[in-house]
Amino acid sequence: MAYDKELAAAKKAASLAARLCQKVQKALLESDVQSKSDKTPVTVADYGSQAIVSFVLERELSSETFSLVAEEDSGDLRKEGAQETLERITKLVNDTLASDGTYNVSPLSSEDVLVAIDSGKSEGGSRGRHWVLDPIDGTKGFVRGDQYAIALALLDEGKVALGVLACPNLPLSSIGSNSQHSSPDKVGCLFSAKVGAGTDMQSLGGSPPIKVHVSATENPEEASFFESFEAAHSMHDLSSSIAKKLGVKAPPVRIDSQAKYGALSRGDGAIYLRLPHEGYREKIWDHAAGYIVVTEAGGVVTDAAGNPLDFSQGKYLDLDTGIIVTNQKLMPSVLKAVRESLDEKASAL
Ligand SMILES: Nc1ncnc2c1ncn2[C@@H]1O[C@H](COP(=O)(O)O)[C@@H](OP(=O)(O)O)[C@H]1O
Ligand SMILES: [Mg+2]
Ligand SMILES: [Mg+2]
Ligand SMILES: [Mg+2]
Repeated sequence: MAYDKELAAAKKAASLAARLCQKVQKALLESDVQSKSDKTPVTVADYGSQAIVSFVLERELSSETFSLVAEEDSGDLRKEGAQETLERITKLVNDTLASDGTYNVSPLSSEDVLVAIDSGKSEGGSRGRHWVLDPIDGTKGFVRGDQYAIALALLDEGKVALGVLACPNLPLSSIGSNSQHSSPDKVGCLFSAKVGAGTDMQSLGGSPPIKVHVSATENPEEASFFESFEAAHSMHDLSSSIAKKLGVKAPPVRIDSQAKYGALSRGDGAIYLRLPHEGYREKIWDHAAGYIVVTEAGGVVTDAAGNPLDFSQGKYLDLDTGIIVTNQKLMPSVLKAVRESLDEKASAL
């Protein structure tokens, strides 16, 4: 079947990267958090995860030409004073590869790790195949000890062909506003989707995959509503006015990362709104994997004008205002509420 080999490689890459990230999150030290020039935090785990995914994909798919569009680059790690951090990353990468045991190679050098990170410098586009990676989506959640995801997708001729979301802290059971947690749940989910083949979920520990589907609810009153934990990433006042128009009863479930797409794909909630502040440009690695995980589970993802997302334009998504994720039944009313709220906000200015 088309993309079988690629999907297997992607699942392996994301699972191994998740193993590295879990180890770092457990032992998270203050010094592990660096600041990128754009002031977003980046940890040794972001770099280590990117190196692992790049290494595994190149190994597993050595016969294919390899293009990777990824969030991080080695610029800061090549600067003076970064030697110790780079050594920590190199050790993490080597320990993780050794724990897997399938790669019979001598340990990677620091230079090998830098090269692996930098193979993510592709610009993507509408021609050929490009892997798209967010090595840790939700770095702020990761640093807080909350949700994050390793998000990996493959674009083929500008369309998302497959995607994998590893969510190490996501419970295997529902996190919707209606769900009850009496005891600490089993955590660690791996979502995977291939075009035309549906969406699977399994535990990161390796349980057999099950097919998942978005919620079938037609009634927004009973829908759980997801949004970013970080208020700076989405206008919470706007989403609460939209939720009010729709009659959504439960308070929003605020979590970090594309774990929101994963949770929605299995019906934990039925609406995810992302309405960034003006001027913010969305990147493809923040949505490509989540997009196919939700659409293959029967959901719909559009921009705030109702247009489909276009992943073929390079690193950025060119879109109107924001992103709406929901099921087919609810989309018309959600879109209407979004348009009305946006219009009201504009006329109040
Ligand atoms: N001002 C802003 N508005 C919208 N998104 C932002 C933002 N600043 C950062 N982000 C993006 O939001 C992502 C996290 O999404 P969420 O809010 O759903 O957890 C970040 O991914 P990284 O953590 O990979 O950098 C980052 O790309
Ligand atoms: Mg980032
Ligand atoms: Mg991200
Ligand atoms: Mg990231």
